[in-house]
Amino acid sequence: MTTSPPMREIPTTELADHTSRSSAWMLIDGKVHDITAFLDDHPGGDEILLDATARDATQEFEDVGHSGEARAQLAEMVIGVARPPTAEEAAVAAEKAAAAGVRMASAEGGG
Ligand code: HEM
Repeated sequence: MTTSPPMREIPTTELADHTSRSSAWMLIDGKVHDITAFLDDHPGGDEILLDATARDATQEFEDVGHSGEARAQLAEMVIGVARPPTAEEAAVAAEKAAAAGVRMASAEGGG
């Protein structure tokens, strides 16, 4: 019998920190995948992948009708299972988003 190490539980709020070429995570089927190294190899292009980070991309992945090979590739990129954030994690994420909003507003000369 084989044993695999328990998968890391990743709060969904962490997805927001991994939406760029330097670190891209994708949530599909309740699992979080590190797709950073795969961006350049995706037959459908990298933009479509980056656009689908930070949210549940299950439906988009299924809608394309990806092959078994695509699914096998996906399985190799799993880094953990998604879980809802704790109240504290949600509060920290909300604060960060608000701060980013303020920065954006001042960059636009508004506020
Ligand atoms: C990490 C997740 C993904 C993997 C491993 C993956 C893998 C692949 C592979 C291997 C193909 C070639 C056709 C096939 O074998 O099915 C493909 C095609 C494609 N994928 Fe993905 N894909 C992923 C996520 C996505 C997502 C989230 C979208 C859309 C939002 C997407 C859109 C497409 C499109 C539009 C094509 C067709 C490209 C063409 O034939 O012109 N893929 N993908």
